[in-house]
Amino acid sequence: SSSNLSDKCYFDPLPSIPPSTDNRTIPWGEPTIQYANGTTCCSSLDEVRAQLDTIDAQLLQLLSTRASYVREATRFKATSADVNDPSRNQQVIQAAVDAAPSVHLPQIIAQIVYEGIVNSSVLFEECIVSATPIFRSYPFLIV
Ligand SMILES: C=C(O[C@@H]1C=C(C(=O)O)C=C[C@H]1O)C(=O)O
Repeated sequence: SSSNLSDKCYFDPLPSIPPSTDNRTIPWGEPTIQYANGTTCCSSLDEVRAQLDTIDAQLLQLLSTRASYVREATRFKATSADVNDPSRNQQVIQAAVDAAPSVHLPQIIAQIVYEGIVNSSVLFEECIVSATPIFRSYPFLIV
């Protein structure tokens, strides 16, 4: 089946892609998404994109919640130099790549999305730390 032919696209490394001479009559193949009630998706590109828009709104909410914890992490870092933890970054990215097949997520998507999430989170944290005043006590002035 076509799903067997596309299975290799779920794993890293992707197969090499030959120069394109393709010209298909569209829509080609069969809908690849089946809902619990037996209906399938999708029958137009607009229908696909409406679903993507809904999912993207959900991702945005989750990324917002993640960013709130990324901000919280800065509270445990004394200097901007403490923000970036390359070994933890690699651990987060590799965990996503390793877990991807179990949720039928292409590994190339897991890898590049998580690289983007982690790298942008580091920039966000560096901004917070550098923008936040240091509240000191002044033990030599007081008393
Ligand atoms: C959130 C942290 O700060 C940074 C951002 C990370 C992330 O977005 O997952 C991971 C490690 C750090 O480079 C952390 O130290 O856990």
